[in-house]
Amino acid sequence: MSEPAGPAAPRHRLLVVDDEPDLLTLYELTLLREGHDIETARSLEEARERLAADRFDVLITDLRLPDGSGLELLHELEQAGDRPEKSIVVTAYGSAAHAVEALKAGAFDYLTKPVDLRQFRTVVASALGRAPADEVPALRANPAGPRSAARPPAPMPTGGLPPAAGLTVGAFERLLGQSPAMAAVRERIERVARSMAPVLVRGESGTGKELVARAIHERSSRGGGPFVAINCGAIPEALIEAELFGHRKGAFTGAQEDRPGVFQAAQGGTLFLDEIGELPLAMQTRLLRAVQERAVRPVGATAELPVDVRLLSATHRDLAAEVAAGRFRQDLYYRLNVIEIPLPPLRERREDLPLLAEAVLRRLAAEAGTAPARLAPEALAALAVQPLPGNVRELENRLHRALALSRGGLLGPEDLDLPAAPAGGAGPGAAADARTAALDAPPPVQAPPPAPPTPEQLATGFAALLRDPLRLPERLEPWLDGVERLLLVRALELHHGNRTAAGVRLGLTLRQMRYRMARLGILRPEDGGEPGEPGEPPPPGGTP
Ligand SMILES: Nc1ncnc2c1ncn2[C@@H]1O[C@H](COP(=O)(O)OP(=O)(O)OP(=O)(O)O)[C@@H](O)[C@H]1O
Repeated sequence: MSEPAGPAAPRHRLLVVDDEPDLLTLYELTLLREGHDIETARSLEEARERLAADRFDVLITDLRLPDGSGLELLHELEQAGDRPEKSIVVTAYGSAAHAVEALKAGAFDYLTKPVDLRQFRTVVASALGRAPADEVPALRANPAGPRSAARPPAPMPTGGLPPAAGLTVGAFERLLGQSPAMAAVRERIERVARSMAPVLVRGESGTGKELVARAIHERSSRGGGPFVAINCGAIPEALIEAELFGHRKGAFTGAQEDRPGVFQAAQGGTLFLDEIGELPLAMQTRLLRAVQERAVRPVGATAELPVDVRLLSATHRDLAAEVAAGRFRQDLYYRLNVIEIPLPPLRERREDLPLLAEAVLRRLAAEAGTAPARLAPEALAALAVQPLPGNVRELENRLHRALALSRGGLLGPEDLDLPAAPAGGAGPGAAADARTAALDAPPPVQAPPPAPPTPEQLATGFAALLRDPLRLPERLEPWLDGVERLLLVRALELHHGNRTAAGVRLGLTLRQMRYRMARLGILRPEDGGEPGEPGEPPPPGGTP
């Protein structure tokens, strides 16, 4: 939500440093019109004098000054340790290298000459945590969305311990672990949250990359804005452009109305591009352009829309190697990877296991409204020698499953379904094995269908299959049907039951959707037997 500028908005003090008098006047006038108090300086020396005499909210400095580099000011402010200024660097060279250098030196953001005044105002406003005075409301994705513009008060840091019950828990506080590796991650999050620098979070699946991205967002001055996450590996190639940049009505079959993409949805906030390494090369080019221009052009549109978005991305791949192999654009890599946060796998920080396990069991108990179960020391010891390739998510799934299969209370190693445990055969664990097998094989989907597997059951069963190289489903068909059903239902839910749109999303025609839904017995809520789709256009070419 935009904070209105004008008499009610607080006045901010800004220091602008540039040796070109005309530019200085232009910046000054622009900022005065925004209602700020401005001081100017034409050299490093003058800037140092102003900074010694006063404190500012924002320092805007040219990179090249007659007596040195504007970066020196950034370093000096950083070294002082207690300065409030956020720095914006203006570079005449437009090269990514200078911008990257500035961001690494702690700049909140950078601008390239010739400076676009609208962009200038947006960046300054963003550093001040407010919207420019005459922000066009339509450009903001959630003008009156559920999130408030004010950053919620940051909960007390917990040092990686679970926060006390009853507190609103942010992502930073949920990020548990007292290992040195996790302490380093937390320290980096705090540091990068202060700037606009793009961050690449690198780590294996389930190590907490998204949690880290959320923590950066929440701790940043954009924390009151939207956080939008998109998994670049999960979108069909044909739809990526529209997902990222939006589309205009009629831009392609199925585009029944204008739709914003994730860039617009993240306006004023943070866009998290998960699995960035999966983005096809052609899309990498478009993404690079959007990042450089800070503007996007929706599919089917003629004009570009400015966007004010901080980019965070994540990958489980070695992106440098992908660059070397020609699968990832080097220029985009440098743009996104200004700061990197590596997340170590759980097997390299096993000391975090007890804390994580306890927190997961407490959360699951709170969700179920029961007393938390405990992990027997032998169970913890057994877990600690596992490779845990799925990391924290695998731990969560194992504990979830163990709780479902055990009687609660104390969980032993036998409850954890660890690969070393003997599979099958009659014996003390046979009952649990039988229940495990039931989860692994989704029930048949043909009539008479008992309740189809829930997404959680499927996910748990699927995870178990992937985890254990010796395990196979008893019958392949029901498995595949179960997965297909899950994806169809998900697509239908995402598109409010509209089969055409869901089909487009899955690369299927309406006819194929109908066939598959009928085969799997999927009914939409409004299907009282005879499907009728409100708002669905007649299928192209007449009959489906
Ligand atoms: N350090 C941690 N403390 C507490 N919970 C964590 C931690 N790391 C991860 N988790 C939890 O593990 C699960 C997976 O985390 P997340 O989705 O952030 O991982 P990811 O690396 O983005 O996974 P993927 O690569 O598969 O998308 C989430 O439920 C998250 O809350």
